Parts: sequence; structure tokens; C-alpha cells
Amino acid sequence: MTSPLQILNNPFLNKGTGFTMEERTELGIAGLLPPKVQTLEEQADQTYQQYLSKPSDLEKRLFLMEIFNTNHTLFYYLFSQHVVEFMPIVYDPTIADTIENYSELFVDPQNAVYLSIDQPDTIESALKAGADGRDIQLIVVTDSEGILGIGDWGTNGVDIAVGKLMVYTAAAGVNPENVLPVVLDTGTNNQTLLDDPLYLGNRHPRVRGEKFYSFVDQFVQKAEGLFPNLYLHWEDFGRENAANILDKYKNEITTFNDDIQGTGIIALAAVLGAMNITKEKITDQTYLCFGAGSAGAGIANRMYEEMRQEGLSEADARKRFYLVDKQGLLFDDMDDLTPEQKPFARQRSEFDNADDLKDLLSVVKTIHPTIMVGTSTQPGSFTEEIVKEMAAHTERPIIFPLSNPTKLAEAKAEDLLAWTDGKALIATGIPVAPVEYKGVTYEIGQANNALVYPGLGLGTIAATAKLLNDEMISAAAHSLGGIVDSSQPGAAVLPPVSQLTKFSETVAIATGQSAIDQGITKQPVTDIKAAIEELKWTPKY
Ligand SMILES: NC(=O)c1ccc[n+]([C@@H]2O[C@H](COP(=O)([O-])OP(=O)(O)OC[C@H]3O[C@@H](n4cnc5c(N)ncnc54)[C@H](O)[C@@H]3O)[C@@H](O)[C@H]2O)c1
Ligand SMILES: O=C(O)C[C@H](O)C(=O)O
Ligand SMILES: [Mn+2]
Repeated sequence: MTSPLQILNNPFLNKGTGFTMEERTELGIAGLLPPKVQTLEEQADQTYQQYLSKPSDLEKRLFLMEIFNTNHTLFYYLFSQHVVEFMPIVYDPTIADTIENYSELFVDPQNAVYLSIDQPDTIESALKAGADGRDIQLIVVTDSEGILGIGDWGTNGVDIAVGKLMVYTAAAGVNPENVLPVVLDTGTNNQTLLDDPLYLGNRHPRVRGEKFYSFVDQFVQKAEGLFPNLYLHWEDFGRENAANILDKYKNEITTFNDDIQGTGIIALAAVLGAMNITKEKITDQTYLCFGAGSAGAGIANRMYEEMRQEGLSEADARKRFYLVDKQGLLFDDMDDLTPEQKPFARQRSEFDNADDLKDLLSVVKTIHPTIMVGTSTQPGSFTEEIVKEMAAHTERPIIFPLSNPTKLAEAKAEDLLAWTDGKALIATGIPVAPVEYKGVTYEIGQANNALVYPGLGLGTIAATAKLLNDEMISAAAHSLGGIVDSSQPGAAVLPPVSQLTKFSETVAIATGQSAIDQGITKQPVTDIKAAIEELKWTPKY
């Protein structure tokens, strides 16, 4: 029997003033709440008014976290009513502020699990305690080395695991009972944190190499052992580890890397949306990646796979790609390429001016890209000169400044439209209000992996898929097509966040159906729609 205070202090059980008189008597909490009984609707209205009174986005987020920590049903009910308004508060970009100021703002560990590389023996007991008897089907885990584009934030990165999970529930209806946020604290190389007396994480440099991978593996083995229906989502690991970890586990367990695969899906969906507007073919595009890290190489790889599927040979498909990183255009004679960059590296002999191709402008001038995607963390790097140069050689330049949060974006949508006289087809990483330009209202698509990972996860879990493979990923990317009316002037390349719950279901069905069609499910699931309906959670009393 749960004690009265255990009920009121448990956000899964607590309804606050929403408890009826009968419930209050039955649970022994009569007299522990103000007498009025409120409906969920009334609570939500009252809470929303309080939310509106908060003076800044950060204050708004902290207030919503307080509601989350108190009453999950109320939090998600409210979230579902205000998806467009809350996404940038609960999630990116405001989440970046709470990560940067985590120790100063700390009030509650938010039911997350903090695993320390200095205490590997506690992995299993901590996961078990965090689950507290619940059937965990979804973990978002981060080691916080590459939080968004803001870098290494040690233990503070736990907020991204919590925030990503909130979006799973708000967008796709994943039951909060079945999820667990985890941070792997393997140290930090962020000197500001190491010097900060308030810092709450391990106060030593990041552990690398064998010891790191062994710790990650112990976590994977324990989590898989405890939670047999697990979908394991990796978030914001550093460039040197993210792909290694994914490659190690993706053929063994049901697992997903959001920055590599999720971003690949949403960016491909956005390019397909652009193709729908221009009526061009993806196989005719010239693709420029600026910032070829986890996301940049992940997106390039997804585009490459799409071109292969559309009939190009390996060699012909590779020729359509140009990757630019800190070194400039990536060449195959460079000795510091990542394994993900190598297959896309070009030969110097292809160019008369190879040695000049060290900056983005020179590359754009030389290769005439039709698609330019920024995942570089370099704010303002898509300059007017570069964009105008690109637009001089292609009718509808496709330009996606995807670096997050807002302060790191390669360009602003309104500038891109002004510089290209309204021709640019744009998607951004963070939400952007529609832009008015010469009498046309341009809707700006949000190419953030949050538009796909919730549905992808729900569909994979509902299908009980053994793996998340390329076919499922491709199906997810294609499922977002046809939602936007591409014939409208100023049409976006992606569906709007206001329809997030609707198209998350579309993505879930496409993903799950693909697993069923391939025969890679653990259980004999036949009707994916029914399986998804059964799994879906709705916030109600
Ligand atoms: N919109 C989305 O859904 C989404 C998803 C994932 C990542 N992102 C954003 O993309 C950015 C990169 O994330 P990541 O996880 O790939 O990080 P990462 O560290 O793996 O990659 C960043 C890459 O940019 C390169 N870079 C740094 N300075 C550069 C410069 N001056 N010129 C060219 N390249 C430079 C780095 O060398 C690295 O290869 C972040 O801002 C992140 O928020 C957006
Ligand atoms: O978290 C986001 O907003 C998207 C993405 O995963 C990122 O790392 O930027
Ligand atoms: Mn990320």
C-alpha cells in the first residue's frame, strides 16, 4: 500500500487537486489538498496562466519542469494543448540554457539515472532503482560530449535525455511509465565546469579509449539484461565515439543514434519536400555538406543511400557529394579524416584549384552546389556573398542551416530569402516564424530530428522490431511526403510542427510496417496500426 505522501509526491500517480473526493478518501489523502476538486482542463487552464506570467523562456521552462516533477498527466495534457508554443521552451533552444546553467539551477534529479565511470559496479542497481519496477522500453542516453552545438557539458547533459523523452511522449504518445533518461558521466573536458565549485558531475577529464568503451558496454549489457523490450536511443555523443558506438550495436540490438540517423531522416525528408516543390530529381543534385561531423556525415550518408536507391551507381552517387570541414574541402590525401568522411573525400586531381579550396566561398564558387546543409556549429557562416554565389548558379537553392541552438545557426531564414530574392528553399534546426517577403508568406520547415525520432521509436517499439535498419529509416524519411501542399507560394519543405502528433503517427506506421514486411519483429505483430494504438498513452485522469 502506497502511503498518502508517496502518492502526492509521485508524479506518475499524483493528480493534485484533480483527485476526486472518493479518491481522496480511498487513498487516505483527504485533507491533504485544498477542498476544491478540479478537472484536468481546469488545472491546465490555471497552470497555463501561471506559465504566461513568467518573464523569460528560461523561467517558463523551469516552471514547466516543476509541473512535470509534480504531475506527469497535467504536464503532458498541457504540452499537448500547446505543442508549437512549448516545443522551443521544453526542448531546443531553451533546453541549452538549462544545460549550461544546470548546477546553478539544480532542484531535482527528474527521475534520471546518473551513471559514473568511477562506479561501474552501480550500473545495474541504479538502472533497476530508476526503473522502480516499471517496464522500461525506451532509454535516451547521452555522455554529453557534443550537446547540440554547444559542446561538452558533463553531467549537465542529463537535461537533453530528459527533454528528448518529453518530446517522445508529447509527439508520439510514448507512455512516460516506459521511459528512462540516462547520463553517462565519463568526466568532462569543459574547463569552466571543472573550475566551477557548484559543478555536480565528476571533476576529471573525459576518460577515453578502452575504459570508455568498456563502461559503455557494461551499460548496454546491463540495460539489455534488465529491460528485454528496450529501444536504446543515443544522443549527443562526441564525433569520435558516436558512430563507433552505433556501428558496434546496430546489428545486435534495437538501437538508434539521433544525431546521425534521426538528422539524416529529417534532412532527407526536407530535400524530398524541396524536390516536390521544384519537380527536380534528387539524383541531379550537387550536395555540399558544411561541418562533416556526426550529423553532417549522417545526413550525407542518408542522401547517398537515397541516390543509390534511385538508381545511381556507387561511383556516380559519390560524385554528387562535397564535404567541407575545418580543413576546407575534404580530400582523400588528408590524414585526419573520420571513417565517416573518408568515402566522400575527393581527389585533388579533380580540380585545377584544389589547394585554394580551403574556405566555403571558394568551394561554392568551384562546385556550384544545389543543396547546402550546415551542421558546423559556426554561426553566420552562410554569408550573403556565399549564398548569392550559390543562387547565381541554381534556380532554387536548397539551404539548410541546421546548427543548434539559435545562436549557432549558419544563417537566418529571413536573410536567406532576402539574399536569394525569395528563391531559397529553407529548413532550419530551430523553429522559425513565417517570413514575409515581397507579399508572399514563406513557411519555414523545421529540420530537427524531433520531427521524426518520436514516431520512429514508437513504430519500432510497437512492431517489436529486433533492429532498426536502413529500410525502416528510409521508410520513415519517405513517409513525411505529401503532407504539405507544395503548389502554394511560400510552401515549406516539411510539414509544420502544429501537426507533429499527426505525422509522428504517420512515421510510426511507416517504420513499424517496414519491420513487419521484412520479418524482423520479435513478436508476431500483423496490424501495425492496432499495435501503435495499443501502446499509445493519452494524458487523462
Ligand atoms: N537540426 C537537427 O536536427 C540537428 C541534429 C543534429 C545536430 N545538429 C546540429 O549540428 C551541429 C553539429 O552537431 P554534430 O553532432 O554533428 O557535432 P560534431 O561535433 O560531430 O560535428 C561538427 C562538425 O563541424 C566541424 N566544424 C567545426 N568548425 C568548423 C568550421 N569552422 N568549418 C567547417 N566545419 C567546422 C567539426 O570539425 C565537426 O566535424 C550542432 O550545432 C547541432 O546542434 C542539428
Ligand atoms: O537537439 C536538437 O535540437 C537536435 C539535435 O539532436 C542536436 O543535437 O542539435
Ligand atoms: Mn542531438
